[in-house]
Amino acid sequence: MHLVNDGRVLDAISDAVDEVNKLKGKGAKWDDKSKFDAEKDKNNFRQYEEACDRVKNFYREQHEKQTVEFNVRVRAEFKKTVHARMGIWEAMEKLNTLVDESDPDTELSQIEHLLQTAEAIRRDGKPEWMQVAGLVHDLGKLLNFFGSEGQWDVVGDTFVVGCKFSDKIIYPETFAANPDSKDPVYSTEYGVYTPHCGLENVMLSWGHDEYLYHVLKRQSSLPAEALYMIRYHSFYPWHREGAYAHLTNAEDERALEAVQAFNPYDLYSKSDEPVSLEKARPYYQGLIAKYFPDVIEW
Ligand SMILES: O[C@H]1[C@H](O)[C@@H](O)[C@H](O)[C@@H](O)[C@H]1O
Ligand SMILES: [Fe+2]
Ligand SMILES: [Fe+2]
Repeated sequence: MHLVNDGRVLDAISDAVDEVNKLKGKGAKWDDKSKFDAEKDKNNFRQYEEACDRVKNFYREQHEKQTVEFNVRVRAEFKKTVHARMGIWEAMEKLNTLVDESDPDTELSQIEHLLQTAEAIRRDGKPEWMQVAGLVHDLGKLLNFFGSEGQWDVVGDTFVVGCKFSDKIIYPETFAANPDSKDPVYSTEYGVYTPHCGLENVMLSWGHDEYLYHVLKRQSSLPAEALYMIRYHSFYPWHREGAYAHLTNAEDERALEAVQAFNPYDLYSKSDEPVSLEKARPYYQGLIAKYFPDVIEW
């Protein structure tokens, strides 16, 4: 018998386990505390002081170039152009070659990172829409193939532009080279914003989060929580460091809860075993069909 080597058999077993857990009421709610989180040594991640030059150079360039002027220009361009038409799985495969220069914690390709994230969420018994959020959350890195100027306008942590750069952002000293840090308006605490105007009315630095959020808001049936997870997952100065409390409002509390529930899977799954693409494929294609049209306009 060679049944265990057959991907379909393994899938059938894992589906059956999912089913049994559901019947036993073991499915975890999305905001239940993550079991996964507790098992990881967090000191092994996001150690930017010890990071290699690749990461430091990346942030030096990003922090210099993410200006208000750039952000206004790039958003206008992306509003008016369709860059490609393809389904979710094809988009994942396209990301296969991209290695993220900003990331001190993984050298794996992006498709592997997406699968590790989704599998960690699935193992914790979280709902399907959250597994899907994990599966797609970094697909915005396709920007890399859609005329980005480098990786500085695609990956990395995000922050607010149009007001003072927060000192809670990693490598805060590198903003000295950004012209906005000398602008009489953009360099003030509130800049162009009003107190507690809400993140909805704030411009975050342009990159994969913001881009994918706009694409999927129109072209998916994902719930609001999943869209928050996608839009703000790189906004570490806010969701981890507590910056920007003077700009957020009550609605953002809901978003914060969602993003914080998602973050451990995104970050700490980077030390998990790589997932086999072919083994995972049938299960995730089933989920993709539930939440997305066959073809998405990118
Ligand atoms: O280097 C990483 C990577 O680019 C992630 O995709 C992003 O979400 C993180 O915020 C960043 O630290
Ligand atoms: Fe990301
Ligand atoms: Fe990620």
